[in-house]
Amino acid sequence: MSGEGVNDPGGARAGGAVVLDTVAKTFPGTRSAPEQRVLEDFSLTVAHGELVAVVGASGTGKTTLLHLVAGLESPDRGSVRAGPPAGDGADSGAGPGARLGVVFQQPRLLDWLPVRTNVELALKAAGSPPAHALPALDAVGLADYADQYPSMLSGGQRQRAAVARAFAVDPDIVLLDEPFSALDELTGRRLRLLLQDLWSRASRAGLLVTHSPTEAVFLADRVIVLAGRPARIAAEHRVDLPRPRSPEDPALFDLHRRVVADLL
Ligand SMILES: Nc1ncnc2c1ncn2[C@@H]1O[C@H](COP(=O)(O)OP(=O)(O)OP(=O)(O)O)[C@@H](O)[C@H]1O
Repeated sequence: MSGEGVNDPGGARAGGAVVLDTVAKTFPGTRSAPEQRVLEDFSLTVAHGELVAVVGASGTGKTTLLHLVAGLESPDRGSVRAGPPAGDGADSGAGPGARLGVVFQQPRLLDWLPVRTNVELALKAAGSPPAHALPALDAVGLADYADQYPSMLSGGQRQRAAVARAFAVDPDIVLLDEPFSALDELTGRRLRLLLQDLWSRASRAGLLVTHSPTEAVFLADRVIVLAGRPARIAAEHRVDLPRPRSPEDPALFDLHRRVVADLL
């Protein structure tokens, strides 16, 4: 499915795991940079159990969107709600009701602590048992590396550890900001397959910011294309393919072509 003007205030009011309702966000100008009117009257709903990929040209506001949901930025107007299925959400960003797992482009591990301790810290912060660290590392193939320091791991292994840290807390909402873009193509492909496997184990909501249309169509249930300033949803594609998906599925190539056409 593809269409214009699919910002959806009606859907936002109807509820969801992540609901941005008529959000405005402007970064004030400085002496060296003009004001950035990134979002205006922007609405988006991510349903429970849905993974939405956000693609778009550099600077359109994809990361800003993620930061608003994470509560790292506040909207100037409108509301951002992120909550667990029971609906115990917060008004701005992910509140105490929502368990959040975040994977950034860089693993952001604490280099002076073993991998296991890195995961344990995230668990403690979420009020979850630290004993969940080892199973989480096992799920990403790093059980044998639990007592190693991040500097002893490869880039792909470090990003696996970051994925383990995000999923260890059994998150209601997963936020992924270009999670595999710093990796070589084959390692990225392996991690996308791993993420698909982790995603299939429990029902969560997710937002994936990516520059890769391949990654977007492979992982997501819906791909939205952001464009313009302030950003609007210029197109939207539903990926109605059952999981597990194969990266070689010809249906993905067809969707990929359509997303690329929207980006050009
Ligand atoms: N903290 C900030 N202060 C000032 N301006 C900001 C801030 N964060 C983002 N911006 C500006 O807001 C706009 C959107 O930035 P954002 O990082 O959300 O875009 P993006 O789509 O994620 O870009 P990219 O694909 O390059 O990562 C950019 O013009 C950026 O310079």
